[in-house]
Amino acid sequence: MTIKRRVTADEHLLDVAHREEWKQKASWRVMKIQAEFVGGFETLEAAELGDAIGVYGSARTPVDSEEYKLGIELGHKLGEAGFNVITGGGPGAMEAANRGAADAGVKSVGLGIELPFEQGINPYVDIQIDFHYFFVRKVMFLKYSCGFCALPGGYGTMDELFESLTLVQTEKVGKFPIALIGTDYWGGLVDWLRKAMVGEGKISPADVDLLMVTDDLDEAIEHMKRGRH
Ligand SMILES: C/C(=C\CNc1ncnc2c1ncn2[C@@H]1O[C@H](COP(=O)(O)O)[C@@H](O)[C@H]1O)CO
Repeated sequence: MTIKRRVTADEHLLDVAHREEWKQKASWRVMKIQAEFVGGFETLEAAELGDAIGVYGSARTPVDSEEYKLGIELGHKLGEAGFNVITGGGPGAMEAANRGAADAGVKSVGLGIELPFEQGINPYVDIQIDFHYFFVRKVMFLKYSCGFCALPGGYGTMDELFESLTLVQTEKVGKFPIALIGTDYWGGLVDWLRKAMVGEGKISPADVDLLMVTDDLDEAIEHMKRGRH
């Protein structure tokens, strides 16, 4: 089966190949971006999410893996603690966390993103928004969550993690707990942050303390409670 590749809205905006076309349609696309913000805010305000936790993690986590089970457990425990759960709505770790949240009977939100190849939202999402622009979607993640948990992931997860860390470090968001779940997976990164970034004066030791690294989901949940409004 051939999967058809589509040109995404992000590509139209960012890729140099579309520069000429952008010049001609700039104002129209700005309206589209504006509309995406409005649609996101309206849907998420109407959802009355209260205290919600954003869960990041790999789109590639296999359904039959221990990591997927951990994601379900995390979503479930967050739900039991009274948190609604927001993910990217995709497969893998996102699906696992949505599944756990849905099992626990809390709101299970999926902030989907248009990608070059059809992905579809996972079946455990009950509040769904589909975004064309990554940056609009990131605003929604931050605005409607009061903390983040990151399961092992790739570039997408790193992007979300470091965006959040930068916003906390620069005090754009106040109390905002961030937990990295999985010491084996995340330990090397945190060691590197201390050695290279702190060691060479690029960040302060307190900046590393913005991250909790743990294998204990209950500890991660307790940490998330510090973000409660
Ligand atoms: C690339 C593949 C599936 C992509 N589907 C996604 N759907 C929704 N959100 C996604 C998707 N891919 C990435 N994201 C976001 O980034 C994080 C995961 O990225 P990673 O590189 O896999 O760590 C995740 O938290 C989402 O918000 C099939 O391989």
